[in-house]
Amino acid sequence: MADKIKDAKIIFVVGGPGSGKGTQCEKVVAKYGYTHLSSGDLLRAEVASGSERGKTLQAIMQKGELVPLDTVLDMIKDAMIAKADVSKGFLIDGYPREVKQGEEFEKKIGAPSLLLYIDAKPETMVKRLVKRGETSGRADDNEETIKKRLDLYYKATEPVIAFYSGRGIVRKVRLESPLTGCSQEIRREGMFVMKEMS
Ligand SMILES: Nc1nc2c(ncn2[C@@H]2O[C@H](COP(=O)(O)OP(=O)(O)OP(=O)(O)O)[C@@H](O)[C@H]2O)c(=O)[nH]1
Ligand SMILES: Nc1ccn([C@@H]2O[C@H](COP(=O)(O)OP(=O)(O)O)[C@@H](O)[C@H]2O)c(=O)n1
Ligand SMILES: [Mg+2]
Repeated sequence: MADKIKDAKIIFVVGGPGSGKGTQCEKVVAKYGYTHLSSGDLLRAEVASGSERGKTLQAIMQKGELVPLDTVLDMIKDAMIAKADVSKGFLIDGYPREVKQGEEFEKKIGAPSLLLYIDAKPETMVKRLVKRGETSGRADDNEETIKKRLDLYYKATEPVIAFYSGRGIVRKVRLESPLTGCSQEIRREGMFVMKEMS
């Protein structure tokens, strides 16, 4: 089974909470036919299933902490295997959250060919998440948990970017502009992504 994804093309999508990872991934999917797997969405699906495991996960996510590495990795791997036959490649959104998660992914699945780093100012992220919280129903879109998620992002996830920068596979996308006003930078990144994905 795992053989099916041995040579899969993998792109990690990393950025702070509310930076726009999900939004950008949808655009890439629409344009290039990649499969988008959001680790947060996979976890929320487990919570929604009402399983015992889901209850444990919910408690951790509500506090803005990281769930155990093996749990997320197994979910991503299963989702990749399920889509292997119809995917040109995978956008893994919200993973790795810490360098160790990246190392384990590479041991169990494979190495990424690109890391898209969605950069946004903390005040932009907070503003978007507070607004999203009005309608998202997400237990972690409240001011207290947003702050914890941001702190953890700077402490644990930013080092991931430095780690992969050393390999020359990081591409930074800056997203302070409105969704409609596609900036020069995004267009440049888009072209790179197109090259990488063709
Ligand atoms: N103005 C503006 N809003 C955006 C942009 N990208 C995303 N948003 C909004 O910001 C919020 C967060 O976007 P998501 O794509 O859900 O961000 P994310 O990084 O996946 O967030 P998490 O799921 O919390 O990790 C949503 O309400 C989006 O509608 C953008 O480029 N400009
Ligand atoms: N690789 C991951 C991804 C998400 N999570 C958990 O899921 C929550 C939501 O993740 P997400 O990617 O949907 O949202 P953001 O925290 O990026 O806004 C995180 O705050 C973590 O509690 C995790 O523990 N490990
Ligand atoms: Mg998301």
